[in-house]
Amino acid sequence: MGKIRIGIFGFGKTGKVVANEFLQDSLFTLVWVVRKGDTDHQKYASRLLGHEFDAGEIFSADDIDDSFFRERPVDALVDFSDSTGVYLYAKAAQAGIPIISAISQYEQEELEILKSYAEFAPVLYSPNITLGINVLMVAAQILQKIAPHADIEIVEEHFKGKKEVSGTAKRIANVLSLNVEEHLNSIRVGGIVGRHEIIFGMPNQTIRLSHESISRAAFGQGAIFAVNFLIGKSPGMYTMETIIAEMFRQNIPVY
Ligand SMILES: NC(=O)C1=CN([C@@H]2O[C@H](COP(=O)(O)OP(=O)(O)OC[C@H]3O[C@@H](n4cnc5c(N)ncnc54)[C@H](OP(=O)(O)O)[C@@H]3O)[C@@H](O)[C@H]2O)C=CC1
Ligand SMILES: O=C(O)C1=N[C@H](C(=O)O)C[C@H](O)C1
Repeated sequence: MGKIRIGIFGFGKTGKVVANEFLQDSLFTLVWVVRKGDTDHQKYASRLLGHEFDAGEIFSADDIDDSFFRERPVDALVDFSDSTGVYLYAKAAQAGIPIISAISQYEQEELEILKSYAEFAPVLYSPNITLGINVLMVAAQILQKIAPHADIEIVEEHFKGKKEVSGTAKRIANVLSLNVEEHLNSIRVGGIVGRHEIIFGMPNQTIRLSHESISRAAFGQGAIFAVNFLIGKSPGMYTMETIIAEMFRQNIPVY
């Protein structure tokens, strides 16, 4: 079998590290990368990341036209751009190409567009694609059943420049049926890549579940897991936490 061909949207702080994870994995070939502007236009992501081969030709959002995806076929598209990236790959989705969106925050209209692609292609949307955080979400749901009366607070910590509230923390609140306004605490300091903690407070004891992404490579490894899962699946919406929960139910190790 040939290598799995990948296209990536976004070549910023995270997209670059994610691209590098795909470049280092012999099962994949990085075909192209799309970014918003024309920085490094038609250079190779591989060369920019220090490899001595050509892979991942860089395009700008302006290069996306009706024929882009037909002329540069991929087996999966991975989005680490921003929420507006979703408007650019309708043609890819309509052709049935699996879509992995890692965008942490969508407006409702953008989310509806992403969901509409699920009619044609398998679409996985995960505001935190690390394996660890999705394991933590399963553990938190089990813990909530064990201690239904515990006070629960979610703490999310990220680098100073991150403007929006963590999409992961919102997703955690959602799976635990907690009100986001009341139970979510955000900290922005220095260069923290991403840390999430769920605190279960009881009268005489506290249980804390925490996960920290030490390197953005964790997002690349999660994206690789997601691509491997999604290829060959039927059209529809998928999430990392339901995949991991199902593996847990079937006693399949995640790592
Ligand atoms: N789900 C997860 O696990 C994770 C999600 N994220 C999310 O990924 C996204 C990117 O994060 P980060 O790398 O830190 O952000 P950056 O701002 O560092 O990079 C954003 C990249 O996206 C490109 N871009 C922006 N708009 C578009 C567009 N419309 N079409 C194509 N490319 C576009 C930019 O292009 P240019 O280079 O030309 O400016 C840039 O390369 C955020 O939503 C972030 O929250 C991040 C980490 C983990
Ligand atoms: O913007 C980021 O970088 C991250 N965003 C995510 C979020 O908003 O939850 C996930 C991750 O921790 C990194």
